[in-house]
Amino acid sequence: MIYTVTLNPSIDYIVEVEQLELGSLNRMKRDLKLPGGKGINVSRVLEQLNAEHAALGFIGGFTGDFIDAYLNKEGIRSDFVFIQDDTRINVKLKHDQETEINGLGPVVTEEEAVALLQKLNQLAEGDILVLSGSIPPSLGGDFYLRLIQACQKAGAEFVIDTTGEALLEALYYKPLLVKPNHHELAEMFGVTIESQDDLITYGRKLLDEGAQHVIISMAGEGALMITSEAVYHATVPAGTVRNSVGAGDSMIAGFVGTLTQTKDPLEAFRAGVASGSATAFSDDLAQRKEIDKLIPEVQITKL
Ligand SMILES: Nc1ncnc2c1ncn2[C@@H]1O[C@H](COP(=O)(O)OP(=O)(O)OP(=O)(O)O)[C@@H](O)[C@H]1O
Ligand SMILES: O=P(O)(O)OC[C@@]1(O)O[C@H](CO)[C@@H](O)[C@@H]1O
Repeated sequence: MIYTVTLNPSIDYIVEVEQLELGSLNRMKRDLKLPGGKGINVSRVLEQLNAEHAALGFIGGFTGDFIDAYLNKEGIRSDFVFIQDDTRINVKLKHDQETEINGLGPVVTEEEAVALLQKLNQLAEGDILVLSGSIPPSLGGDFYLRLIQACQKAGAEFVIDTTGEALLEALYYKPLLVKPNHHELAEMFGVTIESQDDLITYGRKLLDEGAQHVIISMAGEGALMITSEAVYHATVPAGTVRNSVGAGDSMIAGFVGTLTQTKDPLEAFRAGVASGSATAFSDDLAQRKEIDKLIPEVQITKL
């Protein structure tokens, strides 16, 4: 069973404008409201892959109700802690580029935080906890560590998709997967990455510090997977990019969902790349049909 945790969900308010003029009235060409937050995106793609999963996290207010209803409608099992404050709204502005304005997130009280930790009592050996996205400031930066410790007590594995110190600290607990993109990897080590060799060098450091699988995604430029056995490069399928929001989350869903079903990291990597690309080529997140179509187009080479 896979459990996703979204500490800071959002309604993603996707706004398309013909042109953006700062300081003027701009009218929308199209808009769309979707449930968002990285773990929730992972759950929505896991549902497409028929993986057994449930979505955990904090939701609250009218925005939280929207997310809850949307996920219910998609048949996604969820077990959120309902909080007093409102879930945030993140604005995704599409003009000639994509501009994102993400909220800080609601206040989560200690009582609400403890309620989430208690929900981890349902974890069992063999389960996977996917920890994704930002932490609302009121929770404190070490909240992921509290969740990881609860996860380890239950004998479950975890995947973590966050940045900076929180990710580096989590390595000690041997995550099943970490998936920085190439920019995040450079930022994490405070370096400039100039070549594939540099990516492999810094990716290996994440492995040496505890990660079981490291995937470095590079948007349309391909992806690398580093394991204790080998380094693999994957090409990404060609297509028209419509939306890159959630591509990284879809990649995690494809990897974890397939790994639990096949136990084969290479097949999981291939499905991860196809799922990321299927989202990049869609207005919303990847659908099963598109993922299946793209899987054979991903070429993997052992380096
Ligand atoms: N332009 C693209 N063309 C094809 N596939 C893409 C493109 N952009 C993203 N993808 C797919 O999605 C995967 C993850 O993308 P990316 O490297 O942008 O992750 P990310 O930065 O974590 O994404 P996010 O935008 O969700 O934060 C890529 O490995 C690839 O499979
Ligand atoms: O502010 P965070 O938690 O870092 O990221 C949140 C977010 O940008 O990530 C998802 C895409 O990956 C979106 O659904 C959501 O709006």
